[in-house]
Amino acid sequence: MSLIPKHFTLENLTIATGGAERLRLLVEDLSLQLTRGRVLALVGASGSGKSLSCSAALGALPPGVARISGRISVDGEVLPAEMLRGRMVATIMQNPRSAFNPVKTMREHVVETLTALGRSRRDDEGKIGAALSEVGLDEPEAVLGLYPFEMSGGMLQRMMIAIALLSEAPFLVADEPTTDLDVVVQMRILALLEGLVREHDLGVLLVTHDMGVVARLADDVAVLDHGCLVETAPVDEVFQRPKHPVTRMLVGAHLARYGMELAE
Ligand SMILES: Nc1ncnc2c1ncn2[C@@H]1O[C@H](COP(=O)(O)OP(=O)(O)OP(=O)(O)O)[C@@H](O)[C@H]1O
Repeated sequence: MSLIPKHFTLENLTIATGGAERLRLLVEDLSLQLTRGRVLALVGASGSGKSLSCSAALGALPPGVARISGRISVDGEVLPAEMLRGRMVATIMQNPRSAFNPVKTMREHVVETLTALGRSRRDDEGKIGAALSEVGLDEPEAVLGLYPFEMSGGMLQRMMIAIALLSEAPFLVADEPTTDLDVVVQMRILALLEGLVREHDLGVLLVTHDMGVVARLADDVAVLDHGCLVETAPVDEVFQRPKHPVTRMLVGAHLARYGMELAE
């Protein structure tokens, strides 16, 4: 693998549940590539397999679900699951409140993450303050002493992003990162993510239901339907010439909100 990884690739990934007797394919033959500095939005109806694809990219599928084929590689080198989460791919999730342990301070969460990555807090002390400032959490020392219940949803999402930055992973999986936030905070978090992608040259897999978020952040779009990839295209093309019925439905519903129609 090159010193500065460029591409993170899922190839022919099939995820199933139910064991040999009652096998049910949940994601079928999915291939996606993340590129540093670009945002790939993964969209599709509820239950189409977006979150499972993210979990697979993080090497952490839920119990009862297994990857039955496919490979995950960085610049062509296949990586074991334990090399993915945190080291190669950081994550921010939908509900920031449920992502934090209610009886631990922010500092304890940071230390836990750094320890899991085999890093020493002493070496990283300066980086911790810098990461918090970078995500707009001023007075890092005070914030690090807070418990989750003392923070707003927006602050917790910023904290989750700061922890993702601290991991120094080149790729980021963001599963509905703004869904649980109010509209003003959503806009601020989107602006923050946009800046961080540029600043840190992150390759991002962004799961969202919101085509407004796609229009704002994504460079490319992948559309899932019942676990299958049905369309991949640059974002402009998806909005101007959506091909698959699911893509047309998603774009059409978005345009209808703004009183516009899909071109035939
Ligand atoms: N742990 C699990 N065991 C069995 N089936 C599961 C499990 N997790 C998810 N599934 C099934 O896999 C399919 C894809 O689920 P997934 O959560 O990836 O969809 P999604 O596109 O992220 O949906 P949403 O937009 O609602 O979050 C669904 O049919 C779901 O019921």
